[in-house]
Amino acid sequence: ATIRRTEPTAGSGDSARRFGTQRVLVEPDAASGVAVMKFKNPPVNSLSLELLTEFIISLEKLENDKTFRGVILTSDCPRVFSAGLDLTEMCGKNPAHYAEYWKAVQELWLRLYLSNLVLIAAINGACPAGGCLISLTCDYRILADNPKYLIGLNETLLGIVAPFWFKDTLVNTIGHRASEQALQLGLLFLPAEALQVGLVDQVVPEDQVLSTALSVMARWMAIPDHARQLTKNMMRKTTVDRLVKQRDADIQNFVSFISRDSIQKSLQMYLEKLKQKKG
Ligand SMILES: CCCCCCCCCCCCC/C=C/C(=O)SCCNC(=O)CCNC(=O)[C@H](O)C(C)(C)COP(=O)(O)OP(=O)(O)OC[C@H]1O[C@@H](n2cnc3c(N)ncnc32)[C@H](O)[C@@H]1OP(=O)(O)O
Repeated sequence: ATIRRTEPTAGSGDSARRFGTQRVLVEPDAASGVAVMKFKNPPVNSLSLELLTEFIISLEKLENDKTFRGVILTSDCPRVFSAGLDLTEMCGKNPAHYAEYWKAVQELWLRLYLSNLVLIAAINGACPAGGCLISLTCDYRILADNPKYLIGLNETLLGIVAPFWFKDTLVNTIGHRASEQALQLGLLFLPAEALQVGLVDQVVPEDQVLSTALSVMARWMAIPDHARQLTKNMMRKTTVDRLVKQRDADIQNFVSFISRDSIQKSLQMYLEKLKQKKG
């Protein structure tokens, strides 16, 4: 994917010069050092290999540009933050594809979880499974107060299992017992429940999600970068190292698990159910 620059919005000068790729829009504000990164992979921002790749490229570009210290992750698609991993990437394909796909999923999580940037999730839509994982890698989560916007790691509802590093990320956020129950039951939390269990940090009216994210960002960016980054690293490195030490084994584990006939059947059935839902 190539990074494309789009024309700055009228009267906005350089700081609003947007760039990005087909599926990831980046609205940088150099004056504040904050960029808003919007997923644009309609209809549901499913995390396809292309979106993952573009996401990693755009994140790396922002991390390498010292103008930016904070990034707000949000959705350009209505009603959905991200539907999680793209199910079509995990069924009906071949082991080589599964391995390539999973490597990209690992890569995105590794880069987000240890990012030196302040990352804030402005969750303006449904946030299941892989979408929830992305929000969990952030330093702070704001969820729109809409009962349709459920959030959680619901993998067991599909007959699959969240890998250990998904689990670790959830445990680091809401604790062991709450994670144990949420993962086994594949819980999707309503906004008020997500707030109560600590899955999100704030629940605000839908039209205040981005403005709230911008004001929270200002608070986090008031902390000296180096001290904050060292602290974040201290908190998260053990979790990250667990995957780094066994990335290839994790890929092989994924490929053999996802290739099982029973798992393929579960995923196909789940996809069918999603499509029937519309009928
Ligand atoms: C311990 C030992 C073993 C360990 C082994 C570990 C190995 C690893 C195991 C496997 C990996 C686990 C990690 C997986 C993580 C995931 O993210 S799996 C994906 C889970 N996602 C979901 O369950 C969400 C499914 N989608 C929805 O619930 C809804 O779509 C929505 C997000 C709430 C939006 O609803 P709505 O606006 O009504 O849109 P829909 O009509 O439902 O969908 C529109 C079209 O999009 C398609 N679609 C939806 N979600 C996905 C998706 N995730 N991937 C691909 N496509 C998706 C949907 O089918 C519709 O398609 P069309 O009908 O063609 O329009």
